[in-house]
Order: sequence, then structure tokens, then C-alpha cells
Amino acid sequence: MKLKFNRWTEEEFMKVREEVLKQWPTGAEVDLDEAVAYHKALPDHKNFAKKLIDAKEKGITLAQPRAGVALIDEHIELLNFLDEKGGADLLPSTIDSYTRQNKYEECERGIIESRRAGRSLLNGFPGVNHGIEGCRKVVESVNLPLQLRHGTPDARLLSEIMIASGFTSNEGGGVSYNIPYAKSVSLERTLLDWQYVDRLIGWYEEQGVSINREPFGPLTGTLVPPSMSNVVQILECLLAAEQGVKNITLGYGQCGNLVQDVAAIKSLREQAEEYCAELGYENMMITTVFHQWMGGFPEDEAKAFGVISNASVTAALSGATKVIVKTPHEALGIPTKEANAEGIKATKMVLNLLEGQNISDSEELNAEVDLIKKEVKAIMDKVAELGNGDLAVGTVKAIEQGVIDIPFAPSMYNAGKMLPARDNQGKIRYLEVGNVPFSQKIVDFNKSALEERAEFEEREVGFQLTVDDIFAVSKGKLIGRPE
Ligand SMILES: CCC[C@H]1O[C@@H](n2cnc3c(N)ncnc32)[C@H](O)[C@@H]1O
Repeated sequence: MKLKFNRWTEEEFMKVREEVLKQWPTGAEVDLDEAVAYHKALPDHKNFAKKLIDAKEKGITLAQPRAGVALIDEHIELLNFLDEKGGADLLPSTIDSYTRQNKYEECERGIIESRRAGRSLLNGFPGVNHGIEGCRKVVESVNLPLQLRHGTPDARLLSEIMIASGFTSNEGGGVSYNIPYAKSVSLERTLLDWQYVDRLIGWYEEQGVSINREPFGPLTGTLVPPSMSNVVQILECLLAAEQGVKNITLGYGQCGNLVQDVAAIKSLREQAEEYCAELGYENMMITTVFHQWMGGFPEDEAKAFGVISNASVTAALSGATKVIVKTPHEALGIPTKEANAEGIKATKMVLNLLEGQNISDSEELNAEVDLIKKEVKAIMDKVAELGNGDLAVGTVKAIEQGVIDIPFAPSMYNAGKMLPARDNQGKIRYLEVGNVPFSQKIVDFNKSALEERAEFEEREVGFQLTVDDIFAVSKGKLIGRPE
């Protein structure tokens, strides 16, 4: 099938579907009409899309952890612990790495060995292998809406099974689950495969079942300039809307300067609304999600709580609809359920203390919003030009040419020419723009901000700023000052 931006016809979708459902035996269990009836019988309080709309209307920020283990009963116990002891507002099922690579045979072995070992030997929940019956047991045993969170370039079968099981949100996208997660999967492939996922959700939407989609905001989580991550979010928003998705949560990974982070969320929300209106998508329900610090964490748990609480302040003040919670075990690995619950409790304490507060408009905030929007527009205009108006084709070409360029990405298709670094207030600026099509004025502004820091630190502007910034937080600071 040739990549094009336009909505797939139902015939195109159903034809591809026949192949997708054959990829593993549990695919045969999916019956869309039965699944629609199952969703309609679920209580409203278990629908992710509805809970997000409610939070947006109330102006509150919901807290959601990441969590996933190999076996169903232990996964249920974990999720209920995070609800009852942690106070989670929304629940995940973080999917294991084998499933993310479509290696279901390995998942099968991992499940058997986990049973034998009496503990999870997979780093997440193998939803494909558990099938509809297993996933529905999770849906029926917890009391909050469920979302599958993963990093899967080809999530077609996983999405079919887990959405049919009653999960009402799905994270990912054709760029955001390729560039940071894959080494050699082409963008055409993942954009097509994620158009399939969005078309599936568009199909549910047509039947009156609202399912939320959430492009993965942080990308590589390493000094990604806000305008660059916002472009990917807006493109994946438009790609999903074209396939009939209505309820979308756009994401952003904390960078660390409070004003820039608040500006990033504000400009993301506003510009996504503007682009959806411009392209004629009506009745869109756009929400935002703020990811707590995605970079290196301190091992010391008290310091880790400092990072978590600081991120929670920004989440609350940004007005994000949701915050994805980190845990005091972040530097160690998969958290215990107790540590995971503690991360949620610390987060909710801060959210509650700041409820109703936000940072008022200031010259600094408005200037940052304006800059981010200008940088986003420059890239979006080029994407449209490269695709001759087709944003899907344009996205592939933009990545090929480094117009969209994500720092420190594993994908061989990413140009890797653009370089970021922090200015003297810790805001992320473009050190090298590579082929990112900014005006000279924007290039100069970014450069001068970095020159101001270099002068303060009595050193040259250069790649060493970037390197020092990458390690700074795990060493207890935001800006990588010379030692
Ligand atoms: C983009 C996702 C990275 C984050 O995702 C967390 N993560 C991954 N797998 C699990 C899991 N099975 N349970 C709880 N958290 C998990 C990592 O710690 C990291 O913060």
C-alpha cells in the first residue's frame, strides 16, 4: 500500500486486517462487533477518553504511572496497588520489549519461565500472548481506565487485541514509536502501520466507542528542543485525526526550565487546535500530557523525589491534563510496586497543593510561546512543501533531509545533524540547526542565548555544553556547568 495522508477506506483497512490478525493465534479471537458491544457495556468511569474530557473541563491534572509485569494475576495486583495505595487516576499496561518487536515466541517462553520463577521475567505485560480473555480479566479486575503504553513500531495486532479487550487508550505513533525506538525500520512502514492503528480507532469512534490516542511526546528524552517535539506531536495528531481519531492527548517531556516547559505545553495545545481547525477536523478533544523528567535520574531516592516533585510543580502550573509519573527507582530499573506507588503519592501531593494555580502570563512566557510557535511553523511549512501538501509523504522526506531531526535517536533514518544545548537559564536552544529550516533571526537568537551562557562560564560555545547538559541532572544539577 502506497503511503498517502488521506483516510483509508473501510475496504483498504479490512483487507490489511485479514493479514494482521494471522500474525499470532490470539488474533483470531478479535471480533469487532462483539468488541463494540463489550465497550458499550463498560461503565463510563472505565473510559480513558471520558476521564480526560472531565479533567480538562475541571482544569485538573491527572496522575498516571507506568507499570507492567508478565503474568495476569500479578499485573492485576500491581495495578490495583497503584490505584488503592498510590492514588493513580489512570492506569497503564506497559508492554514488554519482546512484544514491542513482535517476538511473540519469546513472550511465550517468558511467560512460562515467569510462572516457574514466581516473578516477572519480562519487562512488561505481553498483551498479544495473553489474548482477549487474559486482557479482559485485567479490564474487569481493576477500577480505573486502562491504556496500553509501549514502544512498538508495528503495533497493529497488539492494538487490535487490547482495544477489543476493553483498553480505551493507546500510546504511540508512526514517528514517535520509530525514531526513538527502532534502528532500521523505515518511516513509510511505521507511518502506514500507525495509520492502520488510527483507522482502527476511527472505526470504533464511528460505532460510538471513544478511544483515546496519545502520541509519544518525549521522543529520545534527551535535550529535545520543545519546538522539535511539538512538531512530531502535531503531525501525529493530524495523521490520527485524518483516520477518524477524535480524542487525542499530545505529549511533552520535561526539559527543566519552568517557563520554557509551561510555554511548550501552552503552545502545543494552542497550535494543535489551530492546525486541526485549519485542516477542517471538527469536534476534536485535544488534551496534553506532561512527562516527568525523562533523562538520567539520581540513584539517591531522596534526590529522586526532588526530581519527581519538581516535575510535578511544572505539570500542575502548565495546566497539562495528565502527568506521567516517575519513581524513586528510576536510576535502578523496573520499580517495585511500593516505589511506584510512592512516586504517585509524591506527585499527587504536589498537584493537590497547586490545584487552581498557574503561572501568569509574563513577557518571558509569552516570548517563549511565540518563539516555539514560530519554530514549529517553519518546520511544518517545510513538511507540507516537501510532501506537495501531503503531510505523510512530507514527514518521511522531512526526516530524510533532517528538517525534522531528533537528537540522539537510534534510527538510521534520523539525520542527527541538529545539536541542542541549554542556555544560561537552562532553556534548551539549538546549538547546531543542521537542516532545520529556521530563519536567520531564529538561528541567531538561539546562538546568542548559548553565547551568553558560554561567556558566563568562560568557555567556548560548542558540543561540550551538550555533553555536560546530558549528565547534569544525574549529577544533581540542571545545567551542565564546567566542574
Ligand atoms: C519511555 C518509557 C521509559 C520509562 O518507562 C519506565 N518503565 C519501563 N517499563 C516499565 C515497567 N514494566 N514498569 C514500570 N515502569 C516501566 C522506565 O522506568 C522509564 O521511566
